[in-house]
Amino acid sequence: MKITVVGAGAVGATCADNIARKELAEELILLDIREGFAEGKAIDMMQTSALLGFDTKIKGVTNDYAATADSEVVVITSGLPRKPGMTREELIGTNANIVKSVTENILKYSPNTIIIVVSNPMDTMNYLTLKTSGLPKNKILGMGGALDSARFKYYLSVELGCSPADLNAVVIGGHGDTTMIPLINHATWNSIPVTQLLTKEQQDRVVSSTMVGGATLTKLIGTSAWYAPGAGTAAMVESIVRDEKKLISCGVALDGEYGQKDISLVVPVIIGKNGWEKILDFKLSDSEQAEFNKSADAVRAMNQVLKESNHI
Ligand SMILES: NC(=O)C1=CN([C@@H]2O[C@H](COP(=O)(O)OP(=O)(O)OC[C@H]3O[C@@H](n4cnc5c(N)ncnc54)[C@H](O)[C@@H]3O)[C@@H](O)[C@H]2O)C=CC1
Ligand SMILES: O=C([O-])CC(=O)C(=O)O
Repeated sequence: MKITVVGAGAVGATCADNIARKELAEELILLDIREGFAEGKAIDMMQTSALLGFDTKIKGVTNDYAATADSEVVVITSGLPRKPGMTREELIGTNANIVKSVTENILKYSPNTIIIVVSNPMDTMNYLTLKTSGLPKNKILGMGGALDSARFKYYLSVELGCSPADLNAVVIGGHGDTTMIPLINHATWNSIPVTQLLTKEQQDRVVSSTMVGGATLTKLIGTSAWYAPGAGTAAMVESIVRDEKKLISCGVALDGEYGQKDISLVVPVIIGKNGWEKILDFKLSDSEQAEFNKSADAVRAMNQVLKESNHI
C-alpha cells in the first residue's frame, strides 16, 4: 500500500504521523512546495520509528510528483489555514488554485487513486476536485464530518461526564461555522438518546460549541487545529485501507440523496476499499431537512465563486 499526503504542514504532518503509527501503508510520501520542508518532517518522523516500532517508510519530497506514482490513497492538505477572526470561506481564492493544481499533478502519476480533500473551505474544495478530476464520485471524499462528529462527541462527553467512545453522534451538512448540523436528536449514549439525559440548555450548548469548534481553537492557538483533523483524516484512510466499512460522515457528491444534487455536502457514508460505498439515509425530521437545505444554499453560493473565477 502506498499513500501520499500533500502538504507537510500542521494537518498533513499529523495525518502522516497517525498513518505511520497505525502502519496503514508500507510507503508514505509527504509532499510540500516549500523546499526541504517535507524532507525534514519525514526524517523527523522516521526517527520515531525505532521508538514507536512502526515499519512504514516515510519519504519527504519537494514538489516531486513522480515520487507519488501509483499511490492508492492521496490526502490533500495543501493550502492556507485561517487566522483568528476569519471564516474558512475566506480562504477560497488561494486554496482553489492550490487544490486544483495539486489534483492535476497527482492524477498524472496516480490516475486511479482515492482522494481525501482536507483543504478549506472543504465543501467547495471537494466539489472542485469532483468537477475537475474526472474520477468516479466514490473515490473523492471530503474530511470534515469525521472531525466535527469527534468534536460533537467530545462536547457531549463533557456534559454527560462519560467516555466519548460510548457515544454515537453524527454531524452532517457543511464544514462551516454556520453550515454544520450536529444531529442532537439522533445522538445516543449506550443506546440511550442524549436528549433524555441532557437539559435543553445543555443540548444547545453542545450544538453551538461543536459548530464553532474550529473557530474556538483558531482563536486560542492563532492558527487552526491539527491533532483532531489529522486523526480524523487518518481514520478515513484506515477504513479504506483495512476495508473496515465504518460509518463516517464525509463530504461526498450528492445526486438526489438528502434532497440535493450537484453539490458536495457532509452525510453519513460507509467507507471501504472502494472509497465511499454507500450513503446512509438518516431520515431527517422536517426541521433538520430545512437546516440541511439552508446549508446547501450557502455551500452552493461558495461553489458559484469557483464558476465565476473559471476554476470549473
Ligand atoms: N477539513 C477540515 O476539517 C480541516 C481543514 N483544514 C485545512 O487544511 C489546510 C492545511 O492546514 P494546516 O496544515 O494547518 O496549514 P499549514 O500552513 O500548516 O500547512 C499547509 C502546507 O501546505 C503547503 N502548500 C501550500 N501550497 C502548496 C502546493 N501548491 N503544493 C504542496 N504544498 C503546498 C505549505 O507549504 C504548508 O506546508 C488549510 O486549508 C486548513 O484550513 C485544517 C483543519 C481541519
Ligand atoms: O477551523 C478551521 O479553519 C480548520 C478546520 O476546518 C477545523 O479545525 O475544523
